[in-house]
Amino acid sequence: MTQNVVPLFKTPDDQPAPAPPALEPVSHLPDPAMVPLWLRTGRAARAVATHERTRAAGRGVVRHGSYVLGGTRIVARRAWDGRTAARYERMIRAAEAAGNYEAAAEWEARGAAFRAARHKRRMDLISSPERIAKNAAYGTGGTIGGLIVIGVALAIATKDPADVVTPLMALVDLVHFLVTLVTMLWGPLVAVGPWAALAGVWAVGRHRQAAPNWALPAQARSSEGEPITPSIVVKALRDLGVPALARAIKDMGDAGASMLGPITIAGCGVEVDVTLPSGVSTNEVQGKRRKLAENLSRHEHEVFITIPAAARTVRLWVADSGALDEPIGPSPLVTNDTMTADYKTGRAPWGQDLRGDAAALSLYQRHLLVTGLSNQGKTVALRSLALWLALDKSVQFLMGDLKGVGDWAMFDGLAHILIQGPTDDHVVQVVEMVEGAVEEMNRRIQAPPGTTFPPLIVLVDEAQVAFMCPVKDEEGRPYGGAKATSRYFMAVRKIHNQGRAVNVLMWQGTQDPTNENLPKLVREGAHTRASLALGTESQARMALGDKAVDGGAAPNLLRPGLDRGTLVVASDGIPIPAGQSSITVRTHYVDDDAAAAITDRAKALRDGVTTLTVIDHGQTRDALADIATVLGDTPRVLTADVLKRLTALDADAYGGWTNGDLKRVLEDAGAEPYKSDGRMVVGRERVHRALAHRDTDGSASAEG
Ligand SMILES: Nc1ncnc2c1ncn2[C@@H]1O[C@H](COP(=O)(O)OP(=O)(O)OP(=O)(O)O)[C@@H](O)[C@H]1O
Repeated sequence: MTQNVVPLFKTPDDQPAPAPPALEPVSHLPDPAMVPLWLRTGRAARAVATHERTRAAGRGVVRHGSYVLGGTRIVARRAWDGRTAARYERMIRAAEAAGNYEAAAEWEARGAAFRAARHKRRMDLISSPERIAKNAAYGTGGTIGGLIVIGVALAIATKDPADVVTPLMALVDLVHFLVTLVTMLWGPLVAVGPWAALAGVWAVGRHRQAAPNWALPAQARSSEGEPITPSIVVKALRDLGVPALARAIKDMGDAGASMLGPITIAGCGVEVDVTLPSGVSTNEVQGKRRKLAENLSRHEHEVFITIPAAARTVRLWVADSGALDEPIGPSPLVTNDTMTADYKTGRAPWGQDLRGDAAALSLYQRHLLVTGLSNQGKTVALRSLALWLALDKSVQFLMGDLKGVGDWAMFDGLAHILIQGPTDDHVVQVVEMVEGAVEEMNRRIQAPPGTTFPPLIVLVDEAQVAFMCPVKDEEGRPYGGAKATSRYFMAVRKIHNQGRAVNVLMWQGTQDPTNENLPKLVREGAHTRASLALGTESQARMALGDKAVDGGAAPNLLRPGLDRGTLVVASDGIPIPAGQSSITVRTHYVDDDAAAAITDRAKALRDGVTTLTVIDHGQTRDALADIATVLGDTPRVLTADVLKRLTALDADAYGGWTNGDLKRVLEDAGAEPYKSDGRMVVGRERVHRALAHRDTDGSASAEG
């Protein structure tokens, strides 16, 4: 306790002051004198040797030494190549290693021509000393004679005979001067010459970076984003880990680049075709995408390997580093507000392919499936297609959005049905909507041959919700699932099987596919399959099919979050380069506001559509009111069109209606159809008047 008391007064003089605590010697620090000299020297030497400055100096020495050695080797090789047939031999070996015997024969012929020309030059050389001596004698004699003639002329002019030899003496003086000059310069030339030669080979070595990679300067060592050159591609292929390929490239020596076609700029990257040596299969290279990308100093997603039509060839597309992370421009749907669409002949502007060319998709008679992980842009991608198609006013939409947060709300007033919501009730509604489309399809199939039908797009977004729905109807049939009794599954399958020819088309957007939430038969029923980023290759196979994935399609290699809006598309509705099974499309982003502006334009093209947001099956319908609904704002509508619209509104109630049924209801109400321009029409004015005045006993109702 007493140690904790702080005295507030001075220690009295008679008491001794407490002794300061004794300091213990620090014993854990070794006495420097105790460390042996050899250990201290070793440590110091290591510190000096591993110091960054020493290492940089060491690297510099090795680098510049290697430049000189490498440069000498390169210059010597060039000289050797220029004087001998080595180049031809090398090319022949390369062509043989690549299995290209035609090229080998061509190089052999060139080599033979080179040898023949060299032989001729050597034979000429044997007979040349005599010729040279003769020419020298003639030349010297001629020159002396000429100078004497000039001297004679000079002597006559000056009347001094000594001038005869004046020009000759001038020549002698010139020779003397030159000899003196060379004597003077010889010393410095001998001293400087070797250094100049050394500088020359150093410069060649430096230009070709002829030093080990670790000794190169930092910026040369980092190959991040370096441009793609033939030697880089060949080196990347050599180091791919395909033994037969590495062997063949080694056998080719410096001529490995003969495997490559020209490297061409393709969009935000470059493209090159590689003809593989015999014994190497294209899928061996395709299977090593990541390694190839890393060998080319790129990320995996920046390299695409496809198989073009030419045999034993792979096509590499290599993005400029980071270029795929740049956004693409806005959609023409947004920038061009006069754009219209044509379901049959047009193509929806969807985005850009990797080469930077516009990617547009034909939607004519194609069922569609867009898949991807959550939040990658599936709804936006699917919606862009619907937005474009809505600009063809003949197209009708039945829509079910089983997320229901308003992504499709702008289609209210444009789609004939729009169900939005995630609950089982919404699934039931969507299933009934799709079954209604099946009825319509059957009606169309039974129509007289040659009848044309307006396109009816049955669109279900977040379709996995429907497949996973556990609810059963009163007869015990499940709405979800993938059994023969499953209502959604069977309705979709029916449309897949028979809808195309009568323009009843199924479009589905689904998330994170599995066998349960996207059954195999449904996946395979779609003509156009597109996928955003996915988790695994097996999901990629579900989304796009085995054929596309075996041909190089790899949505599982897209980066979730970073590659939003980038789709891998397998379809015959989009131009795909020959030999490829899929194409990667970076889609334009059309946000909700832009989408609403486009649907406003699409609504302006139409007569005014009343969108149903619930489906009332089995209820008595008010036929006259329904007729008024389908007439919209149009003063006169052809009776045939009224029938079609009624069917779209409720296929159960009106699918079987004939012209007679329509006429009966209208006549009963006092709003009978009449002829306009020779064709039977229903007048909006008359129907509304009849509605206003009709009896209250429900005489205009039809059985549901
Ligand atoms: N083409 C695109 N380009 C860039 N970003 C996009 C693109 N499309 C969508 N995105 C971004 O991705 C987000 C999600 O888009 P979207 O709602 O279409 O995804 P989703 O896959 O349908 O999501 P969910 O999992 O909810 O079904 C958007 O809010 C937008 O930020």
